[in-house]
Amino acid sequence: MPIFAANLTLMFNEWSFLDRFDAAADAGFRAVELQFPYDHAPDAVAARLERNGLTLALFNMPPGDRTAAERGLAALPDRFDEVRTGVDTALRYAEATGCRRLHLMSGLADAADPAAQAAYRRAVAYAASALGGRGIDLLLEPINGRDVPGYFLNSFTAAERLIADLGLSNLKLQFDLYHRQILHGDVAMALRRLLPVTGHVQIASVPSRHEPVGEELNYPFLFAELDRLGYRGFVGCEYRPRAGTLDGLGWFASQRKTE
Ligand SMILES: O=C(O)[C@@H](O)C(=O)CO
Ligand SMILES: [Mg+2]
Repeated sequence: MPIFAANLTLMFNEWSFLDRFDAAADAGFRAVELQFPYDHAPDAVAARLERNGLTLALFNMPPGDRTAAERGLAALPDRFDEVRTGVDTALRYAEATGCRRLHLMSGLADAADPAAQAAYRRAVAYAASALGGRGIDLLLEPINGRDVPGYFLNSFTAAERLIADLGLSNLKLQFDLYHRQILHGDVAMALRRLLPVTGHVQIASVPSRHEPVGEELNYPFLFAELDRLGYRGFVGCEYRPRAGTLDGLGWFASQRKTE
């Protein structure tokens, strides 16, 4: 059975952010993931992880101006200095929490624009190099254009091609099955082909982005496929609970029975 990581940005919103760590541990999770920890000090996040015996599987590097709804800077040619400071900030949190996977978001740019492509390649190479020396993986996540219109990295093929082209051992794919299904479909075959370059997996139902139950994807089959493929990483539960978080954990309880 995969190691499920509760996404504390989307789940457990009935609790304050720091209390979500306790609530997730009480619900049986051994790992968590975050989108952005930056509203809290690194030591405060680390203390909740330690208190609850939780592993922090992943979080995103600073995405730019969140009040302006920026979704990353890597593909923005005039924002490289902020990419650099973002890497430094993220590394402080990674060192405090022991997190070994960081996601660099591309931002909104034309995927066909050569200047954006060059900026993205430069930022990815820089960030991967900065993380590599500390044993941390850099993850690239293709995101669908329905959720984030205009997002630069909107193709698994583009991500796969850059990862192969740069050939950096700590540069890996963040395989979000929700985005995969919306962007390309063919989820199981893509898992079989891309798992060797995958550093993290995320799940949600499609199209609702609720619990991984019903709708377009057969998650019991896909969890068994991850086991068959020998995937030993984390599976981030990046979904919005349909009702209460705890009420929606029946799928998690049934998976734990297979442990
Ligand atoms: O799928 C998503 O939206 C997240 O994994 C993310 O990092 C961008 O918010
Ligand atoms: Mg995701």
